[in-house]
Amino acid sequence: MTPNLSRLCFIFNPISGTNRNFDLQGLLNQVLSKDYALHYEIRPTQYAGHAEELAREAAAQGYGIVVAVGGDGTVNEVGRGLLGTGAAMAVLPRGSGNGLARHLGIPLRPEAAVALLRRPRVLPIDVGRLNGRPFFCTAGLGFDAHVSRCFAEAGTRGLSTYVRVALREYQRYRPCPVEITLGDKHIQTDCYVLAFANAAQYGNNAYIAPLADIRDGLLDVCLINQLPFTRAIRVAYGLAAGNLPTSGAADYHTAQTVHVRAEQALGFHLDGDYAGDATDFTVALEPLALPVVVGEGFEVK
Ligand SMILES: Nc1ncnc2c1ncn2[C@@H]1O[C@H](COP(=O)(O)OP(=O)(O)OP(=O)(O)O)[C@@H](O)[C@H]1O
Repeated sequence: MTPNLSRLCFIFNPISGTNRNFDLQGLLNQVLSKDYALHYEIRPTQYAGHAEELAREAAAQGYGIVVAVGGDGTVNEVGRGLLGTGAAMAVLPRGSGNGLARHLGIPLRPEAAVALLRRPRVLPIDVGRLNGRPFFCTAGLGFDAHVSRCFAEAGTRGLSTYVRVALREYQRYRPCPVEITLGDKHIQTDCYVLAFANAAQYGNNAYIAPLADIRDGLLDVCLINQLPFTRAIRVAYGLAAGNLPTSGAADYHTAQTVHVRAEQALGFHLDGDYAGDATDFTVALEPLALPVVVGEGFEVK
């Protein structure tokens, strides 16, 4: 079925973000109802993983744009469901980090994000896979995955919980020896954090790979082997300032495919959500595999 860009399906994760009184129907009526050519529908998720099923179903029903209403976890599920269908993903950002939305230049103000959908600009982006499992923004091994796991168990969400959990776990976490293969390069090192960036940031404008181009067919790989306190300060500053690559606190590589073998099982995350533990990892990119709606200011490099 040809994707019809005037048929919009909003997949709404009611637990994302902190505003429980969000009136999505009211917002859509206000911003879209005068565009008589548009047909839109809201489908709320009922459980974790449901957004993937709903997105796939919407694409099969001829919705040309499927909108992830939530944070990067919801974006990951909707994106997964749309792979190979031809339908485009849009984002109405409602998470605490909104890494992909920020990278794509989607406004964080809900009215402005919805208004983009009246005349959508659609471009394909690369899709990452870690051991076959898709990610759209970032994936990673080590401390950031460990923190994602503790965050998921913390009972509350939001940036303050994230910072509290990260500071607590920093006291305890120890790096793991790994062997990394990037093309014909072999690196034996410790891994405190090994991040695979398709987009430039984790979310919240924390730039793990500020030079990442989401359409270049390459992963930006960031390695932090050890994180003593003074380096942690430089990393935190580099993430916020967007100059981590020139700070000397992390090493950077680009690659289409990366293999990692860890001495012991390491946690990994996909788009910020803890996704399991493993000792062997293959991370690869599928170039331009998912059409997405981008913001007006998004620059094609
Ligand atoms: N109805 C639901 N009930 C429980 N969990 C859900 C439901 N719908 C989706 N989820 C899960 O909620 C998780 C969090 O969603 P999401 O990441 O979009 O929001 P967030 O955590 O507020 O945002 P951010 O990742 O930016 O902090 C997702 O991993 C998803 O699987």
